[in-house]
Amino acid sequence: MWRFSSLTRGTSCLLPFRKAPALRHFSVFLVRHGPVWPPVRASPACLHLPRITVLLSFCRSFKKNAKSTLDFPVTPITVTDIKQYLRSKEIPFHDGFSCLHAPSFFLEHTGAQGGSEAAGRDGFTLFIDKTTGQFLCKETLVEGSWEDLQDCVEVMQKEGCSYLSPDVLLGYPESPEEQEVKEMELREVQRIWSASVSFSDLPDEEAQLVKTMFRMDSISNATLKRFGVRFFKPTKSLVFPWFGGRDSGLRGLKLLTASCDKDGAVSYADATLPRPSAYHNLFGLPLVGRKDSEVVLTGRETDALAVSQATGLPCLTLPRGVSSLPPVLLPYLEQFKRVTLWLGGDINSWEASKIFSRKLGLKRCSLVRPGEQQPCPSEALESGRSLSRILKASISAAHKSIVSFRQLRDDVYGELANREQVAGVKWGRFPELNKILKGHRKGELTVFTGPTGSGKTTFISECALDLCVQGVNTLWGSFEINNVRLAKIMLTQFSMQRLEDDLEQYDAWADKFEDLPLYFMTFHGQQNLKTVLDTMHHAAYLYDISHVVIDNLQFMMGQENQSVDKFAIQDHMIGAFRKFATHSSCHVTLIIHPRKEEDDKDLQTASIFGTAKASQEADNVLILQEKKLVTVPGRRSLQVAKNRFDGDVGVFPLEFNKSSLTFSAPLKAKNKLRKVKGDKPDAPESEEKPAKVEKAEKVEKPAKVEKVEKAEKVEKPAKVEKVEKAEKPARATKTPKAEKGMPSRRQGSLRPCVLQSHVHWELHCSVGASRSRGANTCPCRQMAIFRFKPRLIFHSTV
Ligand SMILES: Nc1ncnc2c1ncn2[C@@H]1O[C@H](COP(=O)(O)OP(=O)(O)OP(=O)(O)O)[C@@H](O)[C@H]1O
Repeated sequence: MWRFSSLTRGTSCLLPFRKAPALRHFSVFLVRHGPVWPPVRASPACLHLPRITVLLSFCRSFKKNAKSTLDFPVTPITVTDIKQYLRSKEIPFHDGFSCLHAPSFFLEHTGAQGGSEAAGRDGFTLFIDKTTGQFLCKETLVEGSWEDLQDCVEVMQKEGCSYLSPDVLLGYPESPEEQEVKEMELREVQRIWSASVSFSDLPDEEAQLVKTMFRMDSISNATLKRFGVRFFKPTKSLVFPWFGGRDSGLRGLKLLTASCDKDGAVSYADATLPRPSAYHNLFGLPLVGRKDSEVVLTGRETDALAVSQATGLPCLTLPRGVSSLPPVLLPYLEQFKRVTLWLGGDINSWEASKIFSRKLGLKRCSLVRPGEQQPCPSEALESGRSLSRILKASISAAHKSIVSFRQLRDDVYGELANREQVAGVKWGRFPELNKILKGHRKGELTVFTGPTGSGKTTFISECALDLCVQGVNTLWGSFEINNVRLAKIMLTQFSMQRLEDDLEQYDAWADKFEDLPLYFMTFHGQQNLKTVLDTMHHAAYLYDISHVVIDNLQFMMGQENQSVDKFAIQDHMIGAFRKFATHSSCHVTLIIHPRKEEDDKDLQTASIFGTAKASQEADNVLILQEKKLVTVPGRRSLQVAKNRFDGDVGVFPLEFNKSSLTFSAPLKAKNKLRKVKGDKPDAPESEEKPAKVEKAEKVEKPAKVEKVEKAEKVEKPAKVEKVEKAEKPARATKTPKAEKGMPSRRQGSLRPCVLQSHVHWELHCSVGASRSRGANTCPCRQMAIFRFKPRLIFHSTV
């Protein structure tokens, strides 16, 4: 498959982390995310065509422009624009579910300018995404942006031809370094694949053992063979292949590895080659027939095996499970009139299936609601349930404007039965925040304020990073500081160390950071609300963003608006972000400066700049309190002043670590959590009384604040120093080197395990020994580390 790497209009306002750093790293980005292999270059035959050279030079100059316009907002394309353009060029098309279908002008017999009606509906092989204009020719696998498509049409018209060679568009030329990385990855894919064995070649006993390990005892060898699943002995991993491209060759792999923790609990982790952002495999696609009109979408490959074996229905697995449905896959799903989403057996899968069904077209989608009787497909198969019956009971995704409780009762039950999941994603670095807010939930609006220069950006950056590491797809709108500075802060917080002191470590940390689902809007300073919202919508569509951070509202509004009714403008903006959060099932964190307050007074909800709209619309109000001290930096604490989810509010101290720029609370501080209004921190939820929000507002009365102030008075400079000495550095301040039992630096550099779910560290030593135990054992002594190539390390239980 060939990919044209210029950016689409909407995405020109978005920047993944990969593009932020220096050119050297930008080039690495292109290798990993640009044209996917096998590289398709302009064939010599194509270059001999004199007419085509016009397009080649045009495209090159266009790309140059695209790069330089990266920072400028552009109007997003709409489906009406696309249709109008196609009509104006007399290109026939018809409406699909998420794409427009048109005849491909990369195929000689169905040129856009002629005879496509004769080709009939099935002859329309060019798919144009209705939201982005991105196109794919399913026959030739040429794909590109809406601008590329217009370029092609313009050139065809100019040159009077009705057909273009599939090789006509060129991507960026690759540097030798890029080619080398790509070839190395491909070699690695081939090496692992050829060293893997099919299940029918494994001794029966071993095959059964492996199946048990991956909880797929009921999956037959025949099913595994049909899907091409193999077993890779050195890491005890299941290998799921990705076949595709014009030659249907092997393009990548996903490895699923099982490991046991100290308590014997089995956990699973997967790794892909190429890395996840370039891994666009709809697992099971080669088995789908052209005439199939029904499909089941699953979140895991083993689930696809279960559904296919039990029902015989075509079944596909989304490459990134419940975390996102990349629009680049949508053309491959256009042929299905009915799509059943059975992404797993928990609330997260349910939420994701509702979001994905909007992209796929609500009318054709039905969803399997998770529940005791409807676990994920592989579990359903193992427990002897009828998968066909579960699929039959799936419910339509189409929205109903008026519902009765009867339609809601299962949803209500789901919320009650899955309290922890409904509470949202828990912070790893801020347990106090979990205690008060319970978690980070989609669809909410958080307003965050704090005195000027108190560390709002620094704190929110760590908070958002914490979630992002756990798979929360995050979009940053930093209107105050530029993206390079912001990325630097986040990378420092991610690595928990001063990287400027150890630049050798930069690439290792940057490689891991690159894999986070983190994107930046390229805006800086004042920005038009519509442009920002368009970009947010676009990002939500492209990357399934579930957390947007706006830092900050005042900078986004700019000074120009200050002369008009600035409060009304701010209220309008807050209302728009609220609406976005609700409609897009996305959490929006809005940083708003406070009004000018007296230095010695704590901020309150009423201190947020503007009218009461901000605190009324917000689900959560967080205040970074700063106690101004003369001789040393003031102590910070975080106050949760509003919590619509369950009403709990409170305040806890923050300890700032200057070298890692982290605020993660020191261990002792955990005991210092104060629940305002006498809430017992550890009281069971059932004991908590309603109307907590009201309570929250009450604490902001002067009398209460005074009380808090009294408590803070003990923090005289001398004492603060003492406390700081007594409180051992929190987890946040520990670098890998500080871990007990770590091998020495001489043995190699240490990094957190590549598979996020592991708590172990990986040892990164110089050259690729095939396997070495002992010295290369994780400090926890649980894992042996096997090394395959400089960047990729697999773990396996000893
Ligand atoms: N608790 C702290 N103690 C000392 N320095 C801090 C603390 N928190 C942040 N800083 C430092 O203060 C500087 C300003 O921090 P930051 O930009 O996060 O503040 P801010 O509240 O977002 O500022 P602004 O009001 O301008 O938006 C940074 O250099 C940061 O490293």
